[in-house]
Amino acid sequence: MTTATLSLPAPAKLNLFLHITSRRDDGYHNLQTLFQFLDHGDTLHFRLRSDGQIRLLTDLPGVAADDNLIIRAAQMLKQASGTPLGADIQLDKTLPMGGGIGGGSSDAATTLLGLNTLWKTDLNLDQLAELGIRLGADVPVFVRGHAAWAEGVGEQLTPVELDEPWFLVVAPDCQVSTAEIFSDERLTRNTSPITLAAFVAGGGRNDCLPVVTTRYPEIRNTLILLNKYCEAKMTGTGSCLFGAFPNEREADKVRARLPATLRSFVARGCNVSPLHRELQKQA
Ligand SMILES: C[C@@](CO)(OP(=O)(O)O)[C@H](O)COP(=O)(O)OP(=O)(O)OC[C@H]1O[C@@H](n2ccc(N)nc2=O)[C@H](O)[C@@H]1O
Ligand SMILES: Nc1ncnc2c1ncn2[C@@H]1O[C@H](COP(=O)(O)OP(=O)(O)O)[C@@H](O)[C@H]1O
Repeated sequence: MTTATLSLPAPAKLNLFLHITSRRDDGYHNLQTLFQFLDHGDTLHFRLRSDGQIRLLTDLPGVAADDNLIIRAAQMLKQASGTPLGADIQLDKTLPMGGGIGGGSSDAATTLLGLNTLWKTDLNLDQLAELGIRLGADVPVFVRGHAAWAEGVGEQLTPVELDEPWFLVVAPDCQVSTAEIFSDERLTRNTSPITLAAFVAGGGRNDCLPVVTTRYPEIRNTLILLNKYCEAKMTGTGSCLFGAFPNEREADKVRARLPATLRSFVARGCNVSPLHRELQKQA
């Protein structure tokens, strides 16, 4: 029997550190980062269509349907596989946008894996990751689904096993455009490459932080606030900030002390993406 519907998570990610090591000739930046997933994110619902149409039934404010990474991912897979099938897609959006927690990229990866299952198009993870990188530098790690040490523009991935602490994630009320931060002349772009062992021993920083906090006073102020309770870090190019805690209770305690107007959530760090766990459960 053909499965006609599928609901799947699109989890958030954190960059536990982010070093920029050089700028390439095409303007993109080589970086080093460590990606870990969170057990918190959007949910996508797919319904098979036999007429070949791909429709997104949920409006995302400020994003035209044709620009939505969900539609772009679906069309890309349809073209690459040659399937005559289509889909209706609904999105339950819970992740803040432009927050550096990868919501759009994760929605795209969930669409690639979800429709690959629903359409029975049978592309393997290498092929899906190759499609994904054309949509965004962060899409391949969500496609592969394992916490990873990343180099290049984020597509050279080495799976890693990390501690899985609880994180308090705070989202200052602003969206940061990744392109805007990478084009700021003040950005540090020459950090010496390090090894995973050096990061584990000595930690790392986020090279985007000085530029982001200069451009966005609300992020700087939230960082100062969060630093009163934990070692606060920024993920990606912001805006989200996070701190790690040994258990959920400690994270909740700090969350309770933050102003109610500040958007935040507590989630567990995961080395295996909740998307892949769900797909395995359904297999
Ligand atoms: C730097 C990271 C860390 O996770 O930032 P966040 O977006 O998560 O905050 C990501 O790799 C971002 O990935 P993603 O958000 O998919 O970026 P893309 O759409 O590919 O790129 C947006 C723009 O950012 C710049 N860009 C992006 C990635 C990179 N390694 N070098 C760049 O210079 C380019 O100008 C590009 O046009
Ligand atoms: N499905 C989607 N979800 C979120 N953003 C999307 C989506 N499709 C396209 N976008 C665009 O991508 C931008 C970056 O989105 P997002 O992935 O949430 O942030 P970040 O790259 O900072 O983690 C958004 O501001 C929006 O314009």
